[in-house]
Amino acid sequence: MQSSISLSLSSPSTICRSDSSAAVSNANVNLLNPRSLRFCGLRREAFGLNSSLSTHRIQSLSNVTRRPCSNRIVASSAGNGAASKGFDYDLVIIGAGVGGHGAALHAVEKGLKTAIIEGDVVGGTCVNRGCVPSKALLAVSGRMRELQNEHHMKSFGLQVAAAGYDRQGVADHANNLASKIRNNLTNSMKSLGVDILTGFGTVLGPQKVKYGDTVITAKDIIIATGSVPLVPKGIEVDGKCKTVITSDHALKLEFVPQWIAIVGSGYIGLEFSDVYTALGSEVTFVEALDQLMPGFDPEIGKLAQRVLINPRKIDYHTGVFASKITPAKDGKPVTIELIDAKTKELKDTLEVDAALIATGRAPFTQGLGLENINVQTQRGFVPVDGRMRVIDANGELVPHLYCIGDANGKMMLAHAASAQGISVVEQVTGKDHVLNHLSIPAACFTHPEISMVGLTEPQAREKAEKEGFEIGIAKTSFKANTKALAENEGEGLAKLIYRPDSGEILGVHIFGMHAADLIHEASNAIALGTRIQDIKYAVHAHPTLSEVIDELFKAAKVKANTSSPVAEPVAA
Ligand SMILES: Cc1cc2nc3c(=O)[nH]c(=O)nc-3n(C[C@H](O)[C@H](O)[C@H](O)COP(=O)(O)OP(=O)(O)OC[C@H]3O[C@@H](n4cnc5c(N)ncnc54)[C@H](O)[C@@H]3O)c2cc1C
Ligand SMILES: NC(=O)c1ccc[n+]([C@@H]2O[C@H](COP(=O)([O-])OP(=O)(O)OC[C@H]3O[C@@H](n4cnc5c(N)ncnc54)[C@H](O)[C@@H]3O)[C@@H](O)[C@H]2O)c1
Repeated sequence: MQSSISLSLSSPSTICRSDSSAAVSNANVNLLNPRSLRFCGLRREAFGLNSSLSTHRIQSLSNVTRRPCSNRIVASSAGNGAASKGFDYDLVIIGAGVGGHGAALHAVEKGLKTAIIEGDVVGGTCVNRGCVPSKALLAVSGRMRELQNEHHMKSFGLQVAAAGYDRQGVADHANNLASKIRNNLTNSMKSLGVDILTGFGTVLGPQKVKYGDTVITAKDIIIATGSVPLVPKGIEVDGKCKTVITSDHALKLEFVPQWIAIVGSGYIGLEFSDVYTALGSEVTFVEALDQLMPGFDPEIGKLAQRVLINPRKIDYHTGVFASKITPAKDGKPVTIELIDAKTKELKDTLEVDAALIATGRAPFTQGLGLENINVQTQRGFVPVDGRMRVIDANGELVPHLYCIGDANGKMMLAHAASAQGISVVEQVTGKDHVLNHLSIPAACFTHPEISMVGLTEPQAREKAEKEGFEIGIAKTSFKANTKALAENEGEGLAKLIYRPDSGEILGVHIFGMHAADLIHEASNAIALGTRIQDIKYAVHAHPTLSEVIDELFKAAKVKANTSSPVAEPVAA
């Protein structure tokens, strides 16, 4: 039996995908979705894609369909038990991204007969066009940055000759990692007996799904169809010509522009600015809000700007929208019209070599058949309650239907998608479970990293005012940490926002070396309801970066009675 491992990067489906993205240059969000062309059966009409495809391209896409692609169970060798009476499966998941994968694995562990439907390649955005390849590029940029920093090297007594890089070698590293992780994901599902069904999934009615021409029934259904890059109106993407691109194109690192404008200074913009500047590009940020990195805690954002933006070859325009972007053509550069975010007056026109559009993500929910169950999306997102149960147009819960991950828009992070999937499986197997989204950490993998969990200071102040409590703030610097100083990485700050009356942790924000790894002590504490007066007695190894967090908890001034958290040692 052929497995979906065969859908490797060199498979025709991938060729189809990159071709298609070039074919939709005048598109809005719906039309921009290159996936619609990648799905077996070429259901592009379902997404309004038609005339922009050249005959040649349609022919080459048609070739792709020679690969049998629907009504086919790709990986069912192990089998995962019998389904509930009257159903083909206990659980069917539409979309094999990280959300679907997390749900599938947990479902099998719970003894559910499970199938997952995937219309493209296993792994979805995170593995193929997101977290995984971007972190591979960032691993390279981190090393380049270090090797290029003569002062840093000298401070260790090291001498290094001029650092350089081979663009294709860097691109291959990202590609190979995505391939490897995709195979791991596929194998993990196969070995547990999850049926991987290849085709485009549509909800036909309650407990009924279609993929390709096959209809299957399931006791419960999870929608996990993810998201695609959101390209605002007026911006023309020419991915193939490589001058106006999204992260989908940028991750392939087919070129390194001398000067690139990055529209949007959120996660994607910031991470790519780290990559591009390390590889020699100059970057201009265009940000609609009044400050860069508007999503972060303002104090952390300020420090991040001092370290990640100001000393690098980066300039920026804030408070402006990129209202029109025209790709480079006939020797003319990419032009970007900037309008004032408030007055909408034209403020400036930039001319650059390339532009990366990093203005957010749009849910991918077209063609799902939601109208068959009276569900209306909200800006494309599937409405759900706190338990990821889908809500219909009348505000009623749709029985046995859930939506997780980017498609519901609650928190567009890989681990959040997976955690939501696990939470749903807990519910369908009889255990009520509500995921606390305020305990889910997030990280931006720049050098150094930024991480956070819970509320920012302004959010905490707003909540405190509404609910009538005080907040406390504690901070520790990486400058006093032995391990950070040994690494010559003293630039960093950890900040704790808490309730002095109860010792509750409201938020933790870290900027500094390995911040992404350090955040978990705080996120686990929030998830488990651990109070500062308890966690501050936990012992940390010396010398480690974790001591920054230890100091942070110790610096908090909790009024609540200090409990004695450590159990009496048990005699050996
Ligand atoms: C550049 C970039 C970097 C990122 N880095 C990080 C990071 O470091 N950490 C992090 O936590 N998050 C990161 N993210 C976000 C993360 O990738 C997403 O939050 C995550 O992939 C969402 O998972 P999902 O399962 O909801 O959807 P997806 O991963 O998008 O998967 C959805 C799957 O469903 C399939 N599908 C869609 N419709 C159908 C249908 N009708 N029938 C069958 N199959 C269908 C798709 O082909 C796809 O495989 C990054 C995103 C980007 C773009
Ligand atoms: N490390 C990570 O966890 C990671 C990395 C990358 C992406 N992601 C996820 O992917 C999602 C998308 O990331 P993103 O960076 O594209 O979105 P984002 O929402 O983080 O940032 C988008 C930025 O673009 C700005 N903007 C929007 N339209 C604009 C316009 N026309 N002109 C100028 N500025 C404009 C917004 O003000 C905002 O600051 C995020 O939700 C994030 O969770 C996560």
